[in-house]
Amino acid sequence: MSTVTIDPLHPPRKALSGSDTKSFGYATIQSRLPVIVSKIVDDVYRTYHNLPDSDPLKEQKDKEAKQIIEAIGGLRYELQRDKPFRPLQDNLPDVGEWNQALADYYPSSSWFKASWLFAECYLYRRIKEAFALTQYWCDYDPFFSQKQTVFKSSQKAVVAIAVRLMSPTNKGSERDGSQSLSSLDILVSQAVGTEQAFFELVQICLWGNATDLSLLDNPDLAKVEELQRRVMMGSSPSPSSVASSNNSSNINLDKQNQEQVQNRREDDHATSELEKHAEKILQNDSDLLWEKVKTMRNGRVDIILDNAGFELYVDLVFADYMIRAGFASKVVFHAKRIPWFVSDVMPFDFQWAIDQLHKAGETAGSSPFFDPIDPIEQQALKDLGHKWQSYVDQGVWTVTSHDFWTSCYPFHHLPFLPSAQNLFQDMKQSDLWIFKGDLNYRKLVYDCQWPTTTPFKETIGSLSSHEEVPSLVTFRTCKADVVVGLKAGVEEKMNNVAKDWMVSGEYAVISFSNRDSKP
Ligand SMILES: O=P(O)(O)OC[C@H]1O[C@](O)(CO)[C@@H](O)[C@@H]1O
Repeated sequence: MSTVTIDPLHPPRKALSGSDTKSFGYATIQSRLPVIVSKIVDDVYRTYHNLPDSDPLKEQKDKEAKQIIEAIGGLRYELQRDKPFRPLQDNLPDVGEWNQALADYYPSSSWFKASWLFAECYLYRRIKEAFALTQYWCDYDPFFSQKQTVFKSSQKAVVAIAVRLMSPTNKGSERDGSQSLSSLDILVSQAVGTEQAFFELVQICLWGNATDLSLLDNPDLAKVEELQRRVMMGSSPSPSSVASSNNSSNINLDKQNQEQVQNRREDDHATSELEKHAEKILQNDSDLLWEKVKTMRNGRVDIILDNAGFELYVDLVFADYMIRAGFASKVVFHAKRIPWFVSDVMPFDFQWAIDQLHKAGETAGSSPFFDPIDPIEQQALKDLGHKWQSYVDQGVWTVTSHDFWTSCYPFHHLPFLPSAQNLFQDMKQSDLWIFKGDLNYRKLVYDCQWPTTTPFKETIGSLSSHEEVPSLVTFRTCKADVVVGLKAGVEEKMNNVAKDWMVSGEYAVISFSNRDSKP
């Protein structure tokens, strides 16, 4: 195995950095990160003010909350005045590696001088330090309330997808007591349907990334709903594309015909929206991905997650499809060990999301989280929640977290970094790695100034050549000024279409690196 010098200071091309005042990194460090940090102060302040007087530890918690607020305020001051980085002072397991990287690569650097990637990762690790230095707030997620808000505002899309996936369109006959099959089950049982479902679910999974909090400075819930309406328009085929193949159940035919007409109308609209959406995918390797996936049987898929809430929900929809279609019999979800980039998934968020689906089904009329929904919608959410919980209980789905994902290191180093060896030894058993979102993309391509026409496989370094790295794909909506794999002329064309095409989240890439099937 070749050894690679581990040096985030010298990426293959000039690193993106806040030192370039025209860069998105500069704009992010200058104006967006201080807002994100300030909202943490607000959240902690609100939380400790709401602590009940009956809490026997209220005094200690109040004292520590003030300590956190002071530390976060100091962090914002350092950020805004480009103060030098300082070593971390907590005692988390990764503190040694972080401080070694600081000493080795950025001994006298600062927020606007270091690489954007290092500065931004260091910021979130410093946020964690402020909580880790306390006794009663050490496991507190200052972003959880925002994650909940955006997920709650996603209700329409969450429910619509559940109903379309789970609506029993083929009642088993009472006599043989067969279970009703959900439309997704029926869909994946038909080869064509599987391919059709694959391409549509890939798009749902891709666009679910558009609604992340680090981009939405103030989660404008109307904007979240609009973004998700677009995702919905790429939703999986409605029951009508399946119902027509079913024996008619005892539903009133008129009602069924009306539904089919309505679904077909929605389908046509969805298809045209889907086509419109597809044009916004500037590099689309989903065909190549399908060539790989369709050969998989009972394989293992690793999904390196991005945002909680709606994006996680559509990741689970995609993972469910991979299981039902028989392509995979195991999915490993990689979450973050600490609060990260505002809305990234932690293990708690993963189980919490599945639990909300149960609750929607268990509480008649309304659920503690979602607004009141009708019995059909409740049943669809409940069925989905039960199905997903059964995957977790059976070990078909496992969620894990490793410090590597919240380190400063780009992913080229995954096979070589000593502290990531246990992670890599496990992940190399996978048949397909799926990286979700913008930050994972930036770490895949080393967050540096590649020409946009550079082939994706060239930009991921060892991950496209290392013999033990499987095929991988990235589903990414563009939110940073590094994009690779584009055909000649696309960048120039996009510069005339929308000046902010690289960072708006409006455009996306699906980039695939195929590896020969493993021996
Ligand atoms: O949640 P995602 O898709 O990884 O997006 C996070 C991205 O948002 C930003 O914070 C701002 O674009 C980037 O720094 C980061 O890569």
